[in-house]
Amino acid sequence: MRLGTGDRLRAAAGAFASNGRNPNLRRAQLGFLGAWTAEWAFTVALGIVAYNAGGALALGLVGLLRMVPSAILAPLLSPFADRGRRERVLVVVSLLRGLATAVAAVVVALSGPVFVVYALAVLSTIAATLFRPAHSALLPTLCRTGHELASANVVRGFLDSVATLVGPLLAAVLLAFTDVSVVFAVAAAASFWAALLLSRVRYEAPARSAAARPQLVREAVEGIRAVAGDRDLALILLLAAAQSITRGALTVFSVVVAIELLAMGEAGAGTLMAAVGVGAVIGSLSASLLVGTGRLGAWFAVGVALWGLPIALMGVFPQQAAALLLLSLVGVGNALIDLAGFTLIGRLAPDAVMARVFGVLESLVAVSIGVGSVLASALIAWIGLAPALIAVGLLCPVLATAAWWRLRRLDSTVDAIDADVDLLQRVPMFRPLPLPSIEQLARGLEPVEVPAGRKVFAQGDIGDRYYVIESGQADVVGDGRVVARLGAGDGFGEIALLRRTPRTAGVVAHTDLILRALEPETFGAVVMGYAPSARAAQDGVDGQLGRFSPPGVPAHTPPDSTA
Ligand SMILES: Nc1ncnc2c1ncn2[C@@H]1O[C@@H]2COP(=O)(O)O[C@H]2[C@H]1O
Repeated sequence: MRLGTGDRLRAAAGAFASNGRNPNLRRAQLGFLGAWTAEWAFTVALGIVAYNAGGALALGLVGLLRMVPSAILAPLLSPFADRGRRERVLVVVSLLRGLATAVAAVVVALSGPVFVVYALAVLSTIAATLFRPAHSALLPTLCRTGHELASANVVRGFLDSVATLVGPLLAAVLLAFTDVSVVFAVAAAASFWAALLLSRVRYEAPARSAAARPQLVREAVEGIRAVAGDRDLALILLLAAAQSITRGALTVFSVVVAIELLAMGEAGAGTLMAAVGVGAVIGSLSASLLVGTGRLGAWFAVGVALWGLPIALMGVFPQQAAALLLLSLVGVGNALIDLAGFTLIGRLAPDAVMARVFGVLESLVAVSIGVGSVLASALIAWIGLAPALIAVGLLCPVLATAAWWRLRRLDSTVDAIDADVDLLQRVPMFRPLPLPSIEQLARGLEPVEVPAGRKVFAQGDIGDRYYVIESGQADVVGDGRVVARLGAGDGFGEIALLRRTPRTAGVVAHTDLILRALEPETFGAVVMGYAPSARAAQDGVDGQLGRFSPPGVPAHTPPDSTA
């Protein structure tokens, strides 16, 4: 379906409105804004402390000190966020960061030892490492449809860009009037605010197993296996790594290009990176126009290509205006990746390992950024600046082109799952399910065709599947009479599975039927594993048995049958 511009704008506004209306998404998103504004303000303040204590060298070392724990600990700690409730991990993380930052404020205010501030920074970074993976894995649980998840990622991408601009700006304003300790104090307050908001996220979580004894390494390996075992997920992470290598390289390029190629002076490096920031804000607003199009794989490829192509072109056209324009395109690419990448991973990774998969991504990104900056320095020394820009800049577009067809195929898979999710959502007991659970059902659907007049099953048969009607009509026949006629979007066959009785009625095709069938294990685990859908299922069964129940089947659900 093609959308007109007016429809697109309405859909884009709808993305923000729907996040605002859903109280859980609103809290989760504002929590992200608080945490990320705190992170940026903290980074600026820490940079100043380090620079004052030991110059550029200390600045670099502190950067490294913060990057290394992220790379190592993200996959190792993310299993925590796959157990139990993910928002609790976010609350603990935000409290820890708030506390570490508040103590740093006091230490700086009292002119305490600088290494204590560094230690607090490392502690805070270790906690922060868990924030994005846990948040990325929380969002799908708060959504009901793929469209809602895409909207949530658009909004989060936008808030991410806003925090990247507002955090440092806030720090700059505070520094102009007060001192570093106040910046730390404000960053601490933003972290505590995030903790407060996230502690108020309330929803019924799908059942997740919590191992009696934590086995972090083994659980972390399961996250890596989930990526390695799914070629689409692996491809997306590989492209994200390429983008991060380019991002790392850009931190070096921005300085050298500003000073040597464009003669903009040291401040020029800031101006160039600000162009990326402006592009990212504009890009994330425009990305909201894409929410309804369902071509996330294609947009992901475009986003990845846009991360590199403008950098290569900067090597060909070394002019200031061109560079600013080109770098703003990099920001647009970044917004596309935020929308498409996070949504696709959220839809491909199984819920049970979702935070760990995002943890693997976090670590890959951290390592790749490091590799990228070293690579850029080495290439500049080896082949010169312009050729280095072209070489690094071509990495992303070349990989994105190579991946194009596979990503397009992924789009048709996601489209098919969307259609199945739509069908399943017409059945009342599936309606409350969060996106990852209903997708699990959608993936288990098998097509079954029954010609008009033929039985799907007979009364008294053993129940072996649950069915949803995709098209056609069916009669429910109990003790020889038609007790109900079902049509597209209706489901049947749940009573035998949920009550463990023989089929309470027969079902006959009134017209040619196209059905989608579910195995009892998948059906039972998903529907009964989530309290609101289990309740809806029991209510539905009670209602049907109230209208017709064969002898020997109690008309009401025994109170302990959901246990
Ligand atoms: N009164 C009714 N109205 C609609 N559907 C029914 C009614 N009674 C039974 N069914 C459906 O017919 C199915 C027959 O197999 P089950 O008993 O497994 O599950 C039953 C319900 O899904």
